[in-house]
Amino acid sequence: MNIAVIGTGYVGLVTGVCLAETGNRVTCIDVDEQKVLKLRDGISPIYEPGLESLMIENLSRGRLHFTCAHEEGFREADLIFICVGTPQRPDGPADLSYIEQAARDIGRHLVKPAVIVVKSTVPVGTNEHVKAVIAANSRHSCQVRIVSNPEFLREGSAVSDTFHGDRIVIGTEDDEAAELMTELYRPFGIPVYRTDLRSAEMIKYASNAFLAAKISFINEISNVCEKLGADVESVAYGMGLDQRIGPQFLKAGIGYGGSCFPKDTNALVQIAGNVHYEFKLLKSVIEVNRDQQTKLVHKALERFGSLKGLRVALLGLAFKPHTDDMREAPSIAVARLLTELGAQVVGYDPVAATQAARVLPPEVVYAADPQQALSGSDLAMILTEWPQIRALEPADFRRWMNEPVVFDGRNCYDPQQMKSMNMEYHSIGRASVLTELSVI
Ligand SMILES: NC(=O)c1ccc[n+]([C@@H]2O[C@H](COP(=O)([O-])OP(=O)(O)OC[C@H]3O[C@@H](n4cnc5c(N)ncnc54)[C@H](O)[C@@H]3O)[C@@H](O)[C@H]2O)c1
Ligand SMILES: O=c1ccn([C@@H]2O[C@H](COP(=O)(O)OP(=O)(O)O[C@H]3O[C@H](CO)[C@@H](O)[C@H](O)[C@H]3O)[C@@H](O)[C@H]2O)c(=O)[nH]1
Repeated sequence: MNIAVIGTGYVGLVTGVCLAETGNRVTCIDVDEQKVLKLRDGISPIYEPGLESLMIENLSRGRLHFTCAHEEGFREADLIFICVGTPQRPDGPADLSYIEQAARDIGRHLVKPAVIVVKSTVPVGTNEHVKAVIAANSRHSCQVRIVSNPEFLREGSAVSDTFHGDRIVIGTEDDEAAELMTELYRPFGIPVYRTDLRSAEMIKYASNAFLAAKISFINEISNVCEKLGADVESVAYGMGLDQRIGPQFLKAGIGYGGSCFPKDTNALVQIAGNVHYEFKLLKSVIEVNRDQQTKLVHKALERFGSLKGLRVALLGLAFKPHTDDMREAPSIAVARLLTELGAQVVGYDPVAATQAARVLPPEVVYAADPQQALSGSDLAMILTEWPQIRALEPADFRRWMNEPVVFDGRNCYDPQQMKSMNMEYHSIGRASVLTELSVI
């Protein structure tokens, strides 16, 4: 099939590349000229395992093209994917200005009938609005069918998630469009679930809100565990054995960040509020997460009394491993608070340091490796569980730091092992006296 993809961010680029890989002819369109030039040269503007090599392969096969010209992308397109951003507006709801613009672009430049597929995460009712905006701006009155096809990929494993996802959701009232989508996704071998437009839009928000709720729930449990001497890792494991609960998204830590959970939970509170429904549970999920992000700083304050003049090593800055995305990373709140409290902050991240320097306070300095970050530090905070950080031996902290005081926001170490090595180790909700986790 001939496909156009509007937006070459995490979702657009991964979608475009993967659809080219399954044999389609794909043209990716972006308004950012610099990005398009890089992409044409086979350089991925984002760090995403496996993406760049797949992109280069499909560029050289001639199945993948990049352009800034919408009309060029739409000329032959059977399907047009909208993958532009829907960031959070300062007052909470999703900013739909990029969606509106993409719809106007389609209206102005479409010269043949096409199926419009909205992959961006959008509030319920937006797909219908997109169709109306296209029609209002249409120069050639082409027939347009509309499909909501929410995206469920995770950053850091986006390519693998696209090929091995749990489900593909298609929301449309149009049978022909549904058939075309089913055909397009057949090579992926992933179950396709068809529903109506509005339900598909809601599935995306409900899924992200539910996963965020699981995280805030286990973080609340970890806070109670700390007070009672129970071990949250053991509790999460025991809970996860119940198939109705499942083991995933029960990892206690310093809360969720990223480009999706924070904005989508806020947007859903707003979407419900617009129809006069107060989503109390979700409001609490958001509040718990906000408090959890700076939990390590409060633990350190309790331990040291004051952090003024202390050198703090932040290990891991991206919101999760295997990405350089800094959007809503907990490291932002942590670094801001530490700087306000007069600490000297030194950050290390295997790939996100350049992005981090754009959003962290200007006082933060950056280390090339964990040793440089830890050398001469008074305390360390583990914020992202990168393999390079997990690989540090307890003895490394002892060797390089002034005093080995470690605040672990991702529970990377065994508290007993740390204790046996005379390390001062503060975890999230782990008990200091533990029996090994095991199913007997
Ligand atoms: N990032 C993720 O992991 C993820 C996963 C699932 C769903 N989503 C959703 O997918 C959507 C896109 O997210 P993202 O992270 O890929 O966004 P992004 O901000 O990384 O990329 C958006 C791209 O669209 C381009 N763009 C904007 N308006 C345009 C226009 N009119 N024509 C052409 N290009 C245009 C921008 O220049 C940018 O390159 C959002 O709604 C998001 O919530 C994101
Ligand atoms: O048990 C867990 C799992 C995750 N996290 C944190 O939650 C955040 C989000 O992680 P993850 O979901 O793996 O990454 P995202 O790339 O943000 O993916 C989410 O957001 C995407 C955008 O909507 C969706 O497509 C995905 O399905 C959804 O998992 C990160 O800060 C993680 O550290 C935890 O604290 N504990």
